[in-house]
Amino acid sequence: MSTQNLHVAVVGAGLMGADHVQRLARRTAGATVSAVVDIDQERAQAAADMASPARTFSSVEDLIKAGAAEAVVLATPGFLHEEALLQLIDAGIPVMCEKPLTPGPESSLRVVEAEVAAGQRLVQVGFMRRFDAGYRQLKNIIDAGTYGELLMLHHQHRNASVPETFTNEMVIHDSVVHEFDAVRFFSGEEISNVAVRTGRHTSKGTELVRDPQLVTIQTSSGLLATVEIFVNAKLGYQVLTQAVFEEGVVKIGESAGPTVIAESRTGSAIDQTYHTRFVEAYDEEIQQWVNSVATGVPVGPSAWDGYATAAVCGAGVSAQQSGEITSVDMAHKPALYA
Ligand SMILES: NC(=O)c1ccc[n+]([C@@H]2O[C@H](COP(=O)([O-])OP(=O)(O)OC[C@H]3O[C@@H](n4cnc5c(N)ncnc54)[C@H](O)[C@@H]3O)[C@@H](O)[C@H]2O)c1
Ligand SMILES: O[C@H]1[C@H](O)[C@@H](O)[C@H](O)[C@@H](O)[C@H]1O
Repeated sequence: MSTQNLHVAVVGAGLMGADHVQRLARRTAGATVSAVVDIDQERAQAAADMASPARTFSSVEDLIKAGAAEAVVLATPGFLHEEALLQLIDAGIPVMCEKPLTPGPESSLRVVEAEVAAGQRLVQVGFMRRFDAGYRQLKNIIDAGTYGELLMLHHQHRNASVPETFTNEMVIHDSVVHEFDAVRFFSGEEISNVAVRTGRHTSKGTELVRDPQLVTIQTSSGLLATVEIFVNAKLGYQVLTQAVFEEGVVKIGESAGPTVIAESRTGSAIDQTYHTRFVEAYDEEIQQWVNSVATGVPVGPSAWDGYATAAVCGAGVSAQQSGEITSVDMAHKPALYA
């Protein structure tokens, strides 16, 4: 494998995939987009044109047969990830898989088992918040014990809107999956139980979602975290975290650019999408992944992290339906992820 110019194929050229094509082509050192795969060939071609002279394919199988990629960024919808991941692991090709690893614990465990059978870590999961500067600063403060022990985490996760096809289950495995990973990242612990409550809801939302929802999470040592998830919040895109310590409170995510005092107002802009809110985090995620493929030393969230969050999502969807505090069933962690 060339260490200077990794040939990367992007599979799925939709919103996120097209973004990754541009990122790899224009802002990532040591990588070239060698191919774009999409069942929609026009989309594949449009994305490939941004990275000319990338080839196009309509399936992962054809991509592998043509030997057209040394590594893959997988950005198809989550329910399609398992099949592609199993093919790529079988071919020994490293993958940066957009979250979720898969939408359910059973399918995610099959991916983990395939990687364990292959005997090497090939999959990184796209939990880009781990690469966000604010997340990293808070993690350092927690680990250093600067303000004493971490007692509680409060998250607010607001999307301007979601498509009409977005379901209540997707609120958990597409959106809150980020906070499940964040709580594991900040605490260094697995999540033991989860509960979901709904109350007064917006009349401005989409048909299939009861919005907003309040998710409570508890880790193995008892740390509690709350998540307000509001996917049709209209105001824009906000991801905020407040960490409560024995001797202080730390907030991250609140500033989006300069504070302007003018025209009888003071304030700052609100990001409208994750594309801008997390642009530096995505850039860092992809750059570190490319570097790690070259060195052979994985650095980002693993398939185990993808599985562990999927297990919490499974409990979260049950909790959404039952209204009960629901325990998380988790498989034994293989030594590959020690
Ligand atoms: N990390 C983040 O913040 C973030 C943000 C948005 C989306 N995502 C994730 O990225 C992934 C893609 O989301 P999106 O919003 O870009 O979706 P999208 O629907 O915009 O794009 C998906 C693309 O996959 C293509 N596709 C469908 N079936 C295919 C197949 N069998 N083979 C090849 N291509 C196929 C579609 O034609 C489409 O172009 C999802 O897993 C999603 O959860 C992550
Ligand atoms: O797929 C998106 C993406 O993961 C965003 O980061 C998250 O904020 C959205 O809620 C989700 O729908």
